[in-house]
Amino acid sequence: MSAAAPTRGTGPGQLWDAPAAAGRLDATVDVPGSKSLTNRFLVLAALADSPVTLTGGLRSRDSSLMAAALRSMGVGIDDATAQWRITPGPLRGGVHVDCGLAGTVMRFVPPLVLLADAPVTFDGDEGARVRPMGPLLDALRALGATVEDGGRGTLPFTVTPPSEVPASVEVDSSASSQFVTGLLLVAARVPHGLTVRHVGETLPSLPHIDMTCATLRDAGVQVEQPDERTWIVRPGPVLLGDVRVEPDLSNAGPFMAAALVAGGTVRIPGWPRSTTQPGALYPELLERMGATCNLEGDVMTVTAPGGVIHGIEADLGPAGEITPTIAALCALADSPSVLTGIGHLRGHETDRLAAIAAEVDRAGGRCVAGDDSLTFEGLPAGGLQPAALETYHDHRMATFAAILGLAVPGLQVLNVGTTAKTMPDFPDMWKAMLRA
Ligand SMILES: O=C(O)C1=C[C@@H](OP(=O)(O)O)[C@@H](O)[C@H](O)C1
Ligand SMILES: C=C(OP(=O)(O)O)C(=O)O
Repeated sequence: MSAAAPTRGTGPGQLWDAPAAAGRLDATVDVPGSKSLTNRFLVLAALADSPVTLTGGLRSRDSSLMAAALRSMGVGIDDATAQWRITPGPLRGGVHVDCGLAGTVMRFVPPLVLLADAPVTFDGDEGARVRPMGPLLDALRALGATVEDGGRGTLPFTVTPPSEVPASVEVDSSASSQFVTGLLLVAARVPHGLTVRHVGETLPSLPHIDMTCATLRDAGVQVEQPDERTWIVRPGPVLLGDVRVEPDLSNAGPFMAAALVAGGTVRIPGWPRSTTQPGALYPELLERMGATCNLEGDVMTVTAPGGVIHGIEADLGPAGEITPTIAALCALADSPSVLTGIGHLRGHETDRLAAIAAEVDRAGGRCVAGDDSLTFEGLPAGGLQPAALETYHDHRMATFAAILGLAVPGLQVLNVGTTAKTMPDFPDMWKAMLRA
C-alpha cells in the first residue's frame, strides 16, 4: 500500500499552498523580537545580581526552550505578560535540558553548568544530534568540567560541574560563533573571569560575538578584546536592569525580500539606528539586488519595481543566517550569483548548502553547493516550476520556499509550521502582507 498523500495544512507532513504575489505590495510588517537577543538576555538575567525586566521578548520554540532550561535550573521566569520578569537564583543541576533544534540553547546553557551544583543532561531533536558541539565540550573539559558524550562530540551529553574553574580557555569556534558566545556569557561569573581564545582558522558570524560583547558591556561587565581572536572578561556583577529586545532583523528579511519579488513597498517598524544584528546587512544587499531601502525614524522602507532582481556576489560569512533569504532572491535573479564564506551552514538546522541546492533544483532552477559557497545560474528562461518544497525542520528553508512561492503560482511548502522555531505566526503574517 502506498503512503497516504500529504494533507493541506501547516504541520509536519502537511503541504501549505504558498501564496503567489498578485500585485504590488503595500505592507507594514511588525516583526517579533530577536531570537539572538532574547536568548542572550535570558541567560544573562539568570546570572544577574537582581531581577530583570525584559520587554519585547520573542515568543517562539527557541525562546521557550531557553526559558524552560533556565527555569529547571532554578531561575524564576514570569512571562505571563508582555514584560517578562526574570529572577536569578543559585543555579541547580540534577535536571535534563531539551535543546530542541536551538543552537542558542545547546551552546549557551552547557557553560552555565560550570556554576551549577550537580550534573545536567542535554539532548534535543534528531536533527540537533548532528549539529557541531565538540569544540565547546572540549573547552568545558579544559575548564574542569566532566563531559560524557560517548566520544561523539554531539548531543546527547552530560556535563558535571568542576570544583575549580581556570581563568582561560582555548576553543576552535570555526564551526559556530556560538561556542565563543556561550563561554563569554558565563565568564563574568566564574571566580577569576575568563580569557577566551579562538584557535580555529575561520570565525563565522562575528557580529553575533560583537552582540554578545555589547550585551555584556550594557550589563556593566568589563570585556576587552586585545586582538581579533581573544576576549578577556573580568569577574564582576551582571547589572542588566530593564532591557528591551529589538525586532529580529533576520526574520524581517523574507518580508523585505518579498518587495523585490512582487514589487511595491514593505515597511519594517522598530528598525534600530545601530545594532549588532547581522540582518543589518539586508538594506545594502537588497539595494545591490535592485531595491531601494530607506530608514526614516525607526521605519525601514524597502521599495522595488517587481520582477527585477539582480544576481550578486557576496561573502556572507559574517551573516550566515541571512543566507537562505538572499539565496531565494539569487534563484530568481536575472544574472548569476555566488555566495561565499558559508561552509559552516552545513552545521545549521540542516545542511543548508545541500538543502538550498536541492530545493532550487526541485523548482527547476540551478544552484551548485561548494565546500564554502553556493553558485546560482539565476532564473531559467521559462521561470521556476511549481513543486512541493522540503523544509528539513529548518525555519529559514520554510521562508526561503515562501519567497520562491511569490513568483511561482502553485508552489507548495512542506511543514511551513517549522517557522515556529523563531516566528510562530509566519504563515498568517505572510498572508497579511499579501492580503491573500
Ligand atoms: O549567537 C547567535 O545568536 C547566533 C549565531 C550564529 O550562529 P553560527 O555562528 O553557528 O552561524 C547564527 O547563525 C545563529 O542563527 C544565531
Ligand atoms: C542558525 C540558526 O539558528 P541556531 O540559533 O539554532 O543556530 C538560524 O536561526 O539561522
